[in-house]
This record gives sequence, structure tokens and C-alpha cells, in this order.
Amino acid sequence: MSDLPSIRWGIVATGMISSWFVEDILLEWEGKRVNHIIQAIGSSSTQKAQDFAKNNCPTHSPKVYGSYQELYGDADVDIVYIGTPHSFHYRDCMEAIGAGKNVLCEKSFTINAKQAREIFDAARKNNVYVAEAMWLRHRPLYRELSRLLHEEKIIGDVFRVFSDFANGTDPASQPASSRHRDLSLGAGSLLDVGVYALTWLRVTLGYQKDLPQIVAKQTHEAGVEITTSAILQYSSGQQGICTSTSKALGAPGEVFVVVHGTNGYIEVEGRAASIPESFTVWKKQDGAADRAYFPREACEGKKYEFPQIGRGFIWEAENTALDVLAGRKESQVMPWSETLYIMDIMDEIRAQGGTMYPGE
Ligand SMILES: NC(=O)C1=CN([C@@H]2O[C@H](COP(=O)(O)OP(=O)(O)OC[C@H]3O[C@@H](n4cnc5c(N)ncnc54)[C@H](OP(=O)(O)O)[C@@H]3O)[C@@H](O)[C@H]2O)C=CC1
Ligand SMILES: O=C1OC[C@@H](O)[C@H](O)[C@H]1O
Repeated sequence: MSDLPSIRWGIVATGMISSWFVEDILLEWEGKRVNHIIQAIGSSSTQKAQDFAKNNCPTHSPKVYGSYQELYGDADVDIVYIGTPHSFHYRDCMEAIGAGKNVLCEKSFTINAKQAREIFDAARKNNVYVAEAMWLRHRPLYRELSRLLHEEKIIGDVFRVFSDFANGTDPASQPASSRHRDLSLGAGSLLDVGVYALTWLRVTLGYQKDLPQIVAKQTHEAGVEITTSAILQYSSGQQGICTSTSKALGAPGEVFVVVHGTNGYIEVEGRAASIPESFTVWKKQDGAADRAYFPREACEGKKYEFPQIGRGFIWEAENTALDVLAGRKESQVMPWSETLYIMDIMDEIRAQGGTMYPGE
């Protein structure tokens, strides 16, 4: 037995993200601060819950439940992890909170900002912890980039950022029941991956308090939004250009964020905009205007690389567990105000782009 504090997770849903999350939090790694226990699995079917337990946490003996409600009623569960499609997050969060459970709920937190506000009101009333599982914000790379940009001002004042996520899920090729294709499950590139592109704008532009003016367009196929482009203009004059698509897949190691400052620029690279691996700082040099005529290798860039641990969920899981164990009700990394800020922007982009979900 380790001396580390323990947290007992109840996992709701047995899909892809739940298996990735569980796989990661059971990793042994240097720097581990919490002992993560898979206490229970809740699924739409007992068989699926049993299979999930067998395949994903064979060294634990979680309780298996054929409904989510039974898991919420399990007094031994400290925190519920919700890995259902977007359109169920509101229902699942509200039911878990109603049962007095702490909650970590996958991104995008809800379909719209109204639902998110209602969840936070319920959490406040029930005095429980709730956070959106925006794992990107917990990564060491994200935090170091923020420090370099805004404390060290390594490229001066940031005035423009491009940010993209192209994940190539290609809804048309998916079964009709896929969450990438079914509007009633919250299908659409903005909620699925545009949320990361917006998150990159947030950290790079410096967490402004005011909401930006937005100009946005969205393209739909078979009723599902497959491409979004939005320009965010802040009162400071800063601009963020945010794009997402499910129709194309980015290349391995490609640049998906470019940050322009008054003294240079930064490129963020990696497997995907949710899995950054490094960033390169290009400082302004004498004769910079001529740089366009030189090959990239001839320019001086400083690359900052960050080791991957598992798939990268461990930092989010550790921070969340430490929040709950300390009795906090909000994440210090992903507070409610940040979820609402992003949800308000996504609402406006969808309003301009013409994307509505059933029930809206
Ligand atoms: N952080 C990240 O990197 C990632 C996050 N995500 C997020 O995780 C969430 C789930 O995505 P993902 O795991 O890919 O989805 P999946 O489709 O793989 O799994 C969703 C699960 O939700 C449950 N569910 C409940 N009702 C339904 C329904 N009507 N239709 C389909 N499933 C239902 C099912 O579990 P059961 O039958 O056991 O109840 C199902 O297995 C989304 O919010 C997504 O954005 C997804 C991928 C990566
Ligand atoms: O969060 C995510 O990250 C990777 C994507 O491909 C996936 O669809 C999305 O849900």
C-alpha cells in the first residue's frame, strides 16, 4: 500500500474516452501524488460494465452497475467521471449532483451555456465539486507556455493567434448512431474539437475578461456541422482566428497554433491540438523581414519539448483528485467561469453559423 492519499472514481459510460481515462489514471509514474481507485463502473448494460472492468482495470475489482443511477447511489464513490456524448452531459451531471456526488465531466461540458449555468447553480446548492474535463489545460506544456507568454513576455505583446483542430472523424463515414454523426448526441466539430482551438486562444491571448466580437461561419453536411471558422476581435485590438473541421486530419507533428507577438512568434506542435508535444519560439531578429527568403532550418528557433506520460490524462486526474481531497468545489485550473466563457463564445459561433441542437 502506498502512503499517497486515495480517491475512489465512479466511471460513467464505457466508451472510448472512459477507457483512455481509466488506462491513464492507473499508470505508475514518477511524480504521482494520488492513488486512484476505480471503485465502480456504470453503464447502460451490466454486461458492458463487466467487460469494461475486465478489459480496462483487471487489477481493481470495481462494482459494476447496469445503470448510472445505481453508481450515483454508491456511497463509496468519491467522484463521478462522466464520459457520455455531449447531449447527455447536462442530464448526467444534474443526476450525479442531485445524488450529492462530485463530478468531472468530459468536454464540451454541455450543449450550450444555459445548461452549464444550471449545472453550476445545482453544484453550488448541493455543495459538490464540478469541473469540465478540459485535459489540455492541465498539461505542463500549456502552463509553461502561459508563463513564458504572459510572465516572461518572451515574444512581447501577443496581438494575433491562429488556432486549428482538424480531427478527420469524417461523420459521413460513421454509422448513423455515432456521436460524430447524430445531432441528438451533440455531433459537430465545434463542440468536439473547436473547443480546444478556443482553449488555445484563451491561454495565448491572455485570458481577457471581456467577451470578444465574433464573426463566424459554419458548414453543414447532412445537418451536421463539419467545419467552423471564427474571428474573435477583442477590445484590446487582439485577434484570434479559430478553426475546426471533422473532414480532415492534421499531419503528425504539425503546427496547430501560431502566436504572433511584437517581438517574435511561437508555433505549437504535436499529434493533435489536444495532444501538444512541443512549441518553438522564434524571436524577432535583425533582418527578420528577409527571413521569408531563407529555409526554415537557417532560422533560429528555440524548441521546448515536453515528455508524454500515457495519453496525457494523468495531470487532469491528479489535479482533480487533489481539489476534491482538499474540499474545493471548483477546479483551480478549469474554474466554472472559464467553462462559461468558452460556452458563451460557442453559443455565439453557433448562432451565426446556424447550428442548433434538438431541444434548443
Ligand atoms: N479528452 C479527450 O481527448 C476526448 C474526449 N472525448 C469526449 O468524451 C465524450 C464521449 O466521447 P467518446 O468516448 O468518444 O464516445 P463513445 O461513443 O465512444 O462512448 C460514449 C458512451 O456513452 C454512453 N452512452 C449513453 N447513452 C448513449 C447513446 N444514446 N448513444 C451513444 N452512447 C451513449 C455509452 O456507454 P454505456 O453504454 O456504457 O453507458 C457509450 O459507450 C464526449 O464528450 C467527447 O467529447 C472523446 C474523445 C477524446
Ligand atoms: O476530445 C477529442 O479529442 C480527439 C478527437 O479526435 C475526438 O473526437 C475528441 O472528442
